[in-house]
Amino acid sequence: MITFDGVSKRFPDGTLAVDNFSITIPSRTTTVFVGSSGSGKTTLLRMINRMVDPTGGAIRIDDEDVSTLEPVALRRRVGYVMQNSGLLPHRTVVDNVATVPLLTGVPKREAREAALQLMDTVGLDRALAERYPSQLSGGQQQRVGVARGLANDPNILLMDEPFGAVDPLVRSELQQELLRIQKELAKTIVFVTHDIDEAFLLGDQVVILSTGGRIAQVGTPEEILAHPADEFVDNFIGAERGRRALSIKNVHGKDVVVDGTGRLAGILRVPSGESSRTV
Ligand SMILES: Nc1ncnc2c1ncn2[C@@H]1O[C@H](COP(=O)(O)OP(=O)(O)OP(=O)(O)O)[C@@H](O)[C@H]1O
Repeated sequence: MITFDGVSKRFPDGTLAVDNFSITIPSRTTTVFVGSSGSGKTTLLRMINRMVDPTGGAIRIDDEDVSTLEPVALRRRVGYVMQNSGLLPHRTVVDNVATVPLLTGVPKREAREAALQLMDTVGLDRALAERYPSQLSGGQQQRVGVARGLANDPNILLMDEPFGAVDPLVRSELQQELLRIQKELAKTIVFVTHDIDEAFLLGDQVVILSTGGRIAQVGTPEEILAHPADEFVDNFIGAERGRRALSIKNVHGKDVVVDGTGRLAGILRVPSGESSRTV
């Protein structure tokens, strides 16, 4: 469990990036911070592993105040995946994945074998192990980034817009892959995005942020969609409303579900034993 307790961050130039932020992030689930540019998402994420230190309040990991932990040791314990994969260009894929275990003293052979297994986990062909990052596609690079984030088997995985720079098709593949991995590994994931669709797809808990890291609403995707807290949230999720609004259309005697643009979204199944359907 990660708790933010009245956390603030004022940068030396006076910018108040985060103002009195409090939240509990439950273990073994995915929490997504979503908000527009400059709402403080990255700052919040980086305060968890002390890449940034707060100027007020406290962050605790399982009741341990992170300010009492040594930053380098903490960062080796917490996986971090960033937008542009952050891979070392002069190291091969397998060496990139094995970087942190090697730094923490895992013998080379063992670290490389574990890295190859992690390549399997994230759906990367082992044949790519000896390539350099520049010889991979953007989607493959991001998979390497995820494998590297998982390399020390951390309980916590921080992900900062990890799929922001790839095309929509690959992005969708990576999202599905993350859902699969999370089902298997059940890490405490804190994921940052500005894309509300991505937030609703991946988040067990979604935190909608406005400027200064202010919480506009926190809840499950269902709670937020069903009961937007205010006009700000309504607008934030509303851009997609037309597409989200599903309706039933009868096609050749069969009920199908279409979205707000009229595109087929699925088939309506009436549970057996029910004579009428509720819409
Ligand atoms: N090192 C810094 N010094 C001064 N101000 C900063 C620094 N880092 C971030 N900020 C400011 O803090 C605010 C929050 O930035 P942050 O990067 O956390 O937002 P974000 O929601 O992640 O934005 P984006 O989606 O654009 O990455 C912004 O106004 C930003 O300009």
